Amino acid sequence: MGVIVRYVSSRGQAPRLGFADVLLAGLASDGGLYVPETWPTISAATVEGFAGKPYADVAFAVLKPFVGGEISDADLRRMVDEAYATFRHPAVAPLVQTDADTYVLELFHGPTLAFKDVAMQLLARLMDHVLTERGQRATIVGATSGDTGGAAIAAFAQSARTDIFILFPKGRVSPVQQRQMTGHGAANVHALAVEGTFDDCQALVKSMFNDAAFRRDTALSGVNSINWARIMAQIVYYFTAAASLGAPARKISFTVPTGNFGDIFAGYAAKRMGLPIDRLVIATNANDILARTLADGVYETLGVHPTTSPSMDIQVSSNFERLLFEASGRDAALVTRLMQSLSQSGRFTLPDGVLAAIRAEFDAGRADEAATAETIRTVNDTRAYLLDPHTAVAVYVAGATPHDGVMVVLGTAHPAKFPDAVEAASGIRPVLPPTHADLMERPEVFTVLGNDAAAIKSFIAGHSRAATTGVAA
Ligand SMILES: Cc1ncc(COP(=O)(O)O)c(C=O)c1O
Ligand SMILES: N[C@@H](CCOP(=O)(O)O)C(=O)O
Repeated sequence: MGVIVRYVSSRGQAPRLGFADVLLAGLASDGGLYVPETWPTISAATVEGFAGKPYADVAFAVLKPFVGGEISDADLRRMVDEAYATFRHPAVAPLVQTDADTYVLELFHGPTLAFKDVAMQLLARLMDHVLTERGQRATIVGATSGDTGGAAIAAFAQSARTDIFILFPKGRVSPVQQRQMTGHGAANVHALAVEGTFDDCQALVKSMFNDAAFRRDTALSGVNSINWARIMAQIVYYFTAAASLGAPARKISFTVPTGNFGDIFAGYAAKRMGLPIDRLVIATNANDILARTLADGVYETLGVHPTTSPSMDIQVSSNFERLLFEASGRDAALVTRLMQSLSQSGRFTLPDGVLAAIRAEFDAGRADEAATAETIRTVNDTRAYLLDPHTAVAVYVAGATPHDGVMVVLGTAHPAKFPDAVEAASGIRPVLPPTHADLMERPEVFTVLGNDAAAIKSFIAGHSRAATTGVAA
């Protein structure tokens, strides 16, 4: 099965682990995030050969070096094939041209109409495979600002080995997003509406991982992009998009609607693997902590503003830690200091060298609510193409960022997930695909809990079968 790939934590104090352990661990035991010890590379000739290949073929080729030594080629191939057979579009992630040099990479043809399905459909299969081989169960937790939760529930509701608990900010997700989480009805699914923001939900999840006894007793595992396997699966579409637009011969940049920095970090990873990406452009909504950080080098949380792109209403952007690790030359001590400063004072200042290394690869921009709505309206008027508000943020920022060559904007959600905002901007109410026809009529099941770590842990411990029956099944 090849050489075993090892992963290291961005804080340098957790054990090096192989792929299967990293998959189940989620967060590293020192609070850091795992990245591969060395970046595997893919040659220019191989990238060229990806053009025109089925998505699953490229996925298998890109993912194999990350799971090497632990999952057989036949098993990986089967899981990849099954995961991408759940997508409604034969190309899985098709490109649509919206301007002379701009394309939208549509990542929303999966079961829950957002890019999260691309990784989550594979992640659930990988986890079930590893848990079955080990004869174990796991308790899955996740924090969501709207899309991760629905995608995780759809992917894990078929799982015989897991119970899944999704924390979402009460009243701050769209009605379609909420129904995708609360209308499922599977016995192993628990949707928890938390009185707080997404950042509160994410902090609660991290505190569960940092409680060693709780983590052990519940066999805790995570599905947010703190889990390396999420990022890994998202690397693939940078390769498919670039190859089909003429890479490596043609200059290609990507603009990514950004919240937790997972999706754009996957682009950075693709570049580290040899994909010749020119610029990576971070697009934020009014919650613009990353745009501010690139401008002045100060990462400072200022409180969350609700917007029409709610999935990006995030201040503490988890995966930025992975970038800090890379941009600092893997200085785990520095990353640990910066993260301590963030949790103590809500801010840190980037050393000059780290800021310069980030600016060498990334640009950043912000779209406010008016610019987002105007972009939805204009693109619909000129191209008869309806953008969802998250993608619209990125289309606006892409247009405002000078670049050479082709710009690919990641289209992260179907417009019908956010019908009110899209209708207000364009006058057109987008309709859900037939697969979702009865979504808004399904009975809702969810539990409301306060922003209280002890109460949430107690709920999870009381409802998880890994916790009540022991981890071995
Ligand atoms: C529709 C949509 N777009 C963009 C984002 C931001 O992606 P990331 O958190 O990976 O930066 C999210 C949430 O993650 C999302 O759900
Ligand atoms: N926007 C996300 C927030 C969680 O991001 P993740 O990629 O770390 O899971 C969401 O929709 O839930």
